[in-house]
Amino acid sequence: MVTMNRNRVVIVGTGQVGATAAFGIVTHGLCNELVLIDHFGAKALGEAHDLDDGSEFQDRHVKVRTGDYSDCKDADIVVITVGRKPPANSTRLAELGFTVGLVGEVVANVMASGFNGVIVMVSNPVDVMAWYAWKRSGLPRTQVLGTGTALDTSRLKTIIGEETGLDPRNVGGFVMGEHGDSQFAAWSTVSLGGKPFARFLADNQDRFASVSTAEIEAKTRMRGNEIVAAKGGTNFGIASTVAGIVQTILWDERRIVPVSTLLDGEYGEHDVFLGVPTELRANGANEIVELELTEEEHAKLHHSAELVRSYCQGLL
Ligand SMILES: NC(=O)C1=CN([C@@H]2O[C@H](COP(=O)(O)OP(=O)(O)OC[C@H]3O[C@@H](n4cnc5c(N)ncnc54)[C@H](O)[C@@H]3O)[C@@H](O)[C@H]2O)C=CC1
Ligand SMILES: CC(=O)C(=O)O
Repeated sequence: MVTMNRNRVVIVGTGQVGATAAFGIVTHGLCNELVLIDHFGAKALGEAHDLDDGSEFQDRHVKVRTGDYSDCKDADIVVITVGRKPPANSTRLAELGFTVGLVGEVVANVMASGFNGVIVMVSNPVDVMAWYAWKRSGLPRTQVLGTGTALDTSRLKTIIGEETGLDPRNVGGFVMGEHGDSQFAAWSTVSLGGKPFARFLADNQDRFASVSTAEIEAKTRMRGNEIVAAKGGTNFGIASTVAGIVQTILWDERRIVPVSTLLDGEYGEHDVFLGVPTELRANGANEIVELELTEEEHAKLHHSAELVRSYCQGLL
């Protein structure tokens, strides 16, 4: 049964992303116990000790320890971040060959424990991997989700903040589709201070004449690649995203987040996981919000769906 114990979160893969996500969970005091698993046991142990060593200065003590797959049995959430640091000048989809075997092995081990909580997939290509984990686990669709375009949506808001000088939290709306090159900013959904973004720019020409939606969208799409080129991977943005998703599920906050979830007729798509606004509850991904997209946006979502589906073919 899916629980609301806020008791245990397991992270599988304690590399750059997993360890930073663990830090986010610890600093926000999201659960009672955080268990770290990595096939390099010494790395997981080092991260666990290092994270726990700040206990004196945390608002709430989250006990961090290493474990094994038997710890997944009673876990509320398992976060999967196995893989490798993203190579420069590549795509997330190109990671499939490297990641799929690792994720298959991890999901099999997690399910063998008797796990019945929520899987949060982070490993790339995240939409394909979330679909694969859903198929391989046999869990209901609610209980398997990927981080989807939640990070891209946060990046879009951050970049709008940079371009306008306003707090990014004033921005509403979504990046949708694949967490990859076919993602798109659904501009018809984007607002600033409650005003449609295009209207906001038009009404404030004197201040924002140089702001271009095409440039903002391109920067959003390229942001991950730029960070990878600069520092060999991304970790803080995704870690905040993972902590936010874990929080809203564990605390049954019912926030609407563009996670990667199964489309089963929504937006006219079937049998594909994509980033779409989704209500998160204690049992995971619930209602998908079907937005009134423009025809062009619909076509972009369909393109993402076809692309992701094509990479899922033949995996099972
Ligand atoms: N969804 C998103 O928005 C994002 C996804 N990512 C993805 O996260 C993944 C991890 O990236 P990094 O942490 O930078 O890589 P990393 O190389 O630093 O860490 C990967 C970790 O996975 C572990 N691992 C590999 N196979 C394993 C297995 N079978 N069982 C247990 N542990 C295993 C490795 O020992 C290593 O500690 C990549 O696929 C990357 O593309 C990264 C950033 C954002
Ligand atoms: C690596 C990756 O997927 C990202 O930072 O968006």
